[in-house]
Amino acid sequence: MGESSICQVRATVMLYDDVHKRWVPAGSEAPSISRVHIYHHPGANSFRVVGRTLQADQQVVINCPLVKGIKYNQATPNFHQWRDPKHVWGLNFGSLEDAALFAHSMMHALQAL
Ligand SMILES: CC(=O)N[C@@H](Cc1ccccc1Cl)C(=O)N1CCC[C@]12C=C[C@@H]1CC[C@@H](C(=O)N3CC[C@@H]4C=C[C@H]5CC[C@H](C(=O)O)N5C(=O)[C@H]43)N1C2=O
Repeated sequence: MGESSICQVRATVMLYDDVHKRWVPAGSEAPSISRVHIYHHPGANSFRVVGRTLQADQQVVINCPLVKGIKYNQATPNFHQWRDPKHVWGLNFGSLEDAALFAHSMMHALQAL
């Protein structure tokens, strides 16, 4: 039994550049919409956020394990963010519905950990 997707949304994945104090698109230079999943591994009861660009190259732009205690901040209705040990991640959702769906699944995952 591997991992299964508990949600998939469209979002531009951003990273905060602490040096220049600005958000930059994760992966390539140009901001691009990605398909972002939350995957659940039932055996390990682990979750991770994985995003790939929609273009042909399917570049992985985020692969972030979720750990207990992460604070998920819904900064605006369609820009949510969280910290991991090395990065501050931001998701600029393609729609408010996607934002709400992702937040719901994220909160479920964080409660299940
Ligand atoms: C204490 C802390 O880390 N606080 C974090 C937010 C947060 C709170 C709680 C849990 C996790 C997180 Cl990441 C925080 O405030 N951060 C993380 C790095 C950048 C930022 C620190 C300062 C700035 C002030 C404005 C805000 C921010 O960056 N925002 C607010 C929402 C807005 C939405 C979209 C992005 C995209 C482009 C635009 C911009 O940067 O011009 N922008 C922003 O300006 C975003 N900021 C932040 O989100």
